[in-house]
Amino acid sequence: MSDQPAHAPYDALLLLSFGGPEGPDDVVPFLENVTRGRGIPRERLKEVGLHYFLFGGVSPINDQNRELLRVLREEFAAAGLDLPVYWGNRNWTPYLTDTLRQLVADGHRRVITLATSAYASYSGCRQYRENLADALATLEAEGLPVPRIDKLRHYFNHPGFVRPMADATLAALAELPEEVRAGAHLAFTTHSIPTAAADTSGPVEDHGDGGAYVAQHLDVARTIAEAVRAETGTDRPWRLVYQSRSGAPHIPWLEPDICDHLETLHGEGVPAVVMVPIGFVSDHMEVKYDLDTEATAKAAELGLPVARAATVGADPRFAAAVRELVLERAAAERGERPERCALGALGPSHDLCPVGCCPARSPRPAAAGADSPYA
Ligand SMILES: CC1=C(CCC(=O)O)c2cc3nc(cc4[nH]c(cc5[nH]c(cc1n2)c(C)c5CCC(=O)O)c(CCC(=O)O)c4C)C(CCC(=O)O)=C3C
Ligand SMILES: [Fe+2]
Repeated sequence: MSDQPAHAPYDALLLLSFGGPEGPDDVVPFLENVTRGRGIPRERLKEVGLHYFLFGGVSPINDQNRELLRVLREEFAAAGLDLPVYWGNRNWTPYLTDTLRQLVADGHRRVITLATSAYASYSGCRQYRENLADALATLEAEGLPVPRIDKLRHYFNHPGFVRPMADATLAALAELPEEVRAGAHLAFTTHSIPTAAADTSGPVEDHGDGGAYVAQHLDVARTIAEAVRAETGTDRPWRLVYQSRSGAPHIPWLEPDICDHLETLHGEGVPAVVMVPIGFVSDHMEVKYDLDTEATAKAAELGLPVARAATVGADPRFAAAVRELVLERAAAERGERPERCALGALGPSHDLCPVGCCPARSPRPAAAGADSPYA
């Protein structure tokens, strides 16, 4: 036995998330944090504010993260790993910068990050890295130690992420009335983003035609559809569709929208649909409002039976996957060649986002990538 722990060189895990309001008074300041400098129409902001108010001003994302923290700590403890887990958000308390101040005060200097976003894209990856760089710049300006921060590879195709979603799809199918179940289609949904952002997502060689963002989602959708076929013996038609579009109407975003898709399927005589939110790690407001409220109301209006598959959330298989990913990356950082699990056709994603990966409209420093000023 070596005297180094299996997670060396890392001394802390950072759960990095989006953040969300915890009550009605938080909603407007939260939305201001999210949209600062993003050019989102006022009308859209009012509309999204209403989604939060409908749920008492409370985003589901915070409780989901508290639960994930709990299972991650249990998972590490059960594996005999003494790796402290911290939680910081980009847009609401506990803020990332405050968390990093605490983390360095506790003596940690080498951090591995789990972002609650599984796929490549500016919004789902580089923006998290930009916020890490901003937080590190603040610590540096305050004369505090600046920890070295890495980010886990994209885990969209890790079995610990995909298998719970495949099981959730089967469970949602079972919720449909029996007489429509056999003919049900699968609608895999993810966050729409501007087509220009999709086309430049991932490493430069993946750019064009939806980029890594669309390719990664299609790969997951195909893997789940295949798992469902293997389990049920029925080959179901499926499609990747989008939700939660924002931005100005004249800017093209990924389509079709889930609501339009439900209408199309209904028009074609499809008897039922299972909505599978593969783009969301847990029950975010996009799931609770855009799918469970809006799309479900649309389906009811059409008379189309729908069911929504559960998100991965704090599934123990996901917690185990995070442990594996941390140990995998730790081994790679020590110069070893660890085994890297991945389902589907794309293979394991890169450890380090290369230069030019998911570029911003106006370039800003980003940590935890090949272009990090804090390597
Ligand atoms: C790809 C993607 C993910 C998935 C990856 C990931 O999880 O990170 C994601 C997650 C989330 N997005 C969230 C909330 C919001 N996103 C907004 C705006 C935007 N999102 C975008 C993309 C994404 N967003 C984009 C291209 C915009 C337009 C503005 C811009 O270019 O920046 C706005 C402003 C209002 C609006 O325009 O809708 C809000 C309030 C929450 C919290 C939800 C909760 O409270 O449970 C979560 C998890
Ligand atoms: Fe968003």
